[in-house]
Amino acid sequence: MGTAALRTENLSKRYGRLLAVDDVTLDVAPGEVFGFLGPNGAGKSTTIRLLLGLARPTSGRAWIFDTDAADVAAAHRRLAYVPADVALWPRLTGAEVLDLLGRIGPGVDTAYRDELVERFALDVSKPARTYSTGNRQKVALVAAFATRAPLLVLDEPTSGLDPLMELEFRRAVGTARDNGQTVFLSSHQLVEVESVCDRVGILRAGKLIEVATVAGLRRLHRTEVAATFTGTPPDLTGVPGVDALRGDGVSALRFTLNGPPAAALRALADAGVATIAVREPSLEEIFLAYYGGDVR
Ligand SMILES: Nc1ncnc2c1ncn2[C@@H]1O[C@H](COP(=O)(O)OP(=O)(O)OP(=O)(O)O)[C@@H](O)[C@H]1O
Repeated sequence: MGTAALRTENLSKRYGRLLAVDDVTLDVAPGEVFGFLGPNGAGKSTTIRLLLGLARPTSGRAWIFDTDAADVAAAHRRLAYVPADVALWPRLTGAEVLDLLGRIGPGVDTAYRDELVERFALDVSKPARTYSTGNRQKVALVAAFATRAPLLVLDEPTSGLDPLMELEFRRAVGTARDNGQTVFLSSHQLVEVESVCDRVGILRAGKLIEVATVAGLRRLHRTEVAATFTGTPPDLTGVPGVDALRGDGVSALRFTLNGPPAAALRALADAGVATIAVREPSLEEIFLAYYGGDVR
């Protein structure tokens, strides 16, 4: 295996009695789009701050490609970062901010930057102090996507964007992927994560409790089945993998299915199934199953 674009090894950060990041070991491959999920306070931003050298780990290490994250000057030559709360220089215009960010970063594709300014409908002639939260976020995103940085680290990148701009964001992530750039993004927007990420990591109370592809996550979880029958629905009690059975008492049955479906399908076929609908859980349902309303 080659060098990971981003790597942590037993990374921990303690704030007093609180272990904000707890022994996180993670590899993100070059070219991957990785989603970092977790409820408020799970430790996503702290992990990102450790990766960026903005905070020092209590223990463990982090690397950006082959550079120790603590070597900030070297590590930041390979990355562009969009923080959750974008602060800009208030007196500079959007265009001046983009110019400045371009000059301190690892090189800019100015034609693509101009295209992104159009697509994100940014008026770059105005001073940054007049920008809304969403517009400040757009400036930072345009600056990051226009760089040639091999790694883009985006903390809650679409929290201030409207749905149209979210679509532009997804397009820009797709272009970054096509260019071979690695994208590491933290998010609460599960639909977005589902649509752009190759893999996701799920953080809970500072611990990385799952790392999987979105499809893999779904496989780990129950499938919802709804069936109707020409006659009386069968009794599927005790059929391997079948759970949470509920019927309408007439001709329909719903249940969840875990593991191989053969036994349940055989039972349905034998009972004269008329229609069958199989639904995979959404990332939101999976997410709720992990947290069950619990935050930290
Ligand atoms: N500088 C700090 N001093 C003390 N505690 C901190 C500090 N920074 C973060 N924390 C705590 O660490 C925990 C993790 O916070 P963090 O901001 O990393 O979570 P998050 O997953 O990014 O949450 P959100 O989705 O709300 O942004 C929280 O309980 C937070 O209060």
